[in-house]
Amino acid sequence: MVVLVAKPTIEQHQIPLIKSPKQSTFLSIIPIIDLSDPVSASTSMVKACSEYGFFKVTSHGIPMELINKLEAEAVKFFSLPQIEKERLGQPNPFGYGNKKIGANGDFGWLEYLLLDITSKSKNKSFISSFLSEPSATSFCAALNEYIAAMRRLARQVLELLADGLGVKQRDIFSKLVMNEESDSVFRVNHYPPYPLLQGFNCSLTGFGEHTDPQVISVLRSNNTAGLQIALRDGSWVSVPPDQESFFINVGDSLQVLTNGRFRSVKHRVLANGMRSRLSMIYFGGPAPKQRLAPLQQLMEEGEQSLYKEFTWFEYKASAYKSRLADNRLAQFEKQKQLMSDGKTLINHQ
Ligand SMILES: C=C1C[C@]23C[C@@]1(O)CC[C@H]2[C@@]12CC[C@H](O)[C@@](C)(C(=O)O1)[C@H]2[C@@H]3C(=O)O
Ligand SMILES: O=C(O)CCC(=O)C(=O)O
Ligand SMILES: [Fe+2]
Repeated sequence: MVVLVAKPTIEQHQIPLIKSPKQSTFLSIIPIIDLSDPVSASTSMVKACSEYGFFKVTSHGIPMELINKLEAEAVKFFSLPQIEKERLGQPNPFGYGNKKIGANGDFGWLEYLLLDITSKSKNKSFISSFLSEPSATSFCAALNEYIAAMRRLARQVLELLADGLGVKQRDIFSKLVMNEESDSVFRVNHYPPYPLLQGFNCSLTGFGEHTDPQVISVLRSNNTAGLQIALRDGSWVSVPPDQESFFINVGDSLQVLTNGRFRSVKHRVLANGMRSRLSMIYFGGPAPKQRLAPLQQLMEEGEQSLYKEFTWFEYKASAYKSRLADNRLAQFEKQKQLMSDGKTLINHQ
């Protein structure tokens, strides 16, 4: 007897399926940095940023209550009827998005809120467009408190990184994201369950592979697995979820500032189908006019910059024209030139 099993039809959403990770990919090689011991933290962080561009921080001092408050507000928002959320329009890039990531043809099994956090009043008016009082005020309060905590954590991590690199000026990195004009973004991702996938040994792409363009990203998720990082050899490693800790990603800008010493980590999220995943990410970016170039203090004698000079404004403009998986830094690398067919790389060295 032939049993026909209907294949889940996700082609309609244009979301790629990926083979589910084996349990062995969960073997944890993810560096864990305990912030209660700053001396050892600074050294291990530098090592983690060089090897992986990724690590987990514990003993961060951020109360669970604050985290849970924002998570509860986000859950409430995502539980609104779809029609109400769709009424908010398409993200441009900020706003509410459903499956469509960016403007260049990327899709994932998620819905999200993407917020420009340079202005509190802009956020308040956006939030008030979908929540009435007192819910809007309560959402904004939780959001502002959480973002303030993320800024402090990003600052602490960036200062420890400067210490670890032996740079006297502790705020060399942190001042870029603490600057009043710093172009930082906040994102809440909700990956709904997709139970039809059960028994197929495959996962839906939640958020396709990419690097983050900014300086640093601080990520927190609920206890559902899904996040993976790529190692230097291209293999994927699953990050065991930990709702009490934060995960730090090195972004493209920090890779440039360190002349490639720190690695902007390629990562992705698989939606495992059974449990919903909620993540909240703070992306600390520089001011638009900030020049991005390797910091002199970090250059060894005779060391050449690997990158052409550009500002964050220029980088961001080009990044937002790219597809998620593109290597956005390639066109800013020195001695490499894209041929007109866009495929071949010539190295003049
Ligand atoms: C496909 C895209 C989405 C993205 C802008 C881009 O054109 C390429 C970078 C993407 C990314 C990845 C990290 C962050 O989630 C994000 C907000 C960012 O700054 O760069 C997203 C952008 C987005 O979702 O609009
Ligand atoms: O949702 C996550 O855990 C990560 C998502 C991500 O990488 C991003 O939003 O840039
Ligand atoms: Fe990311």
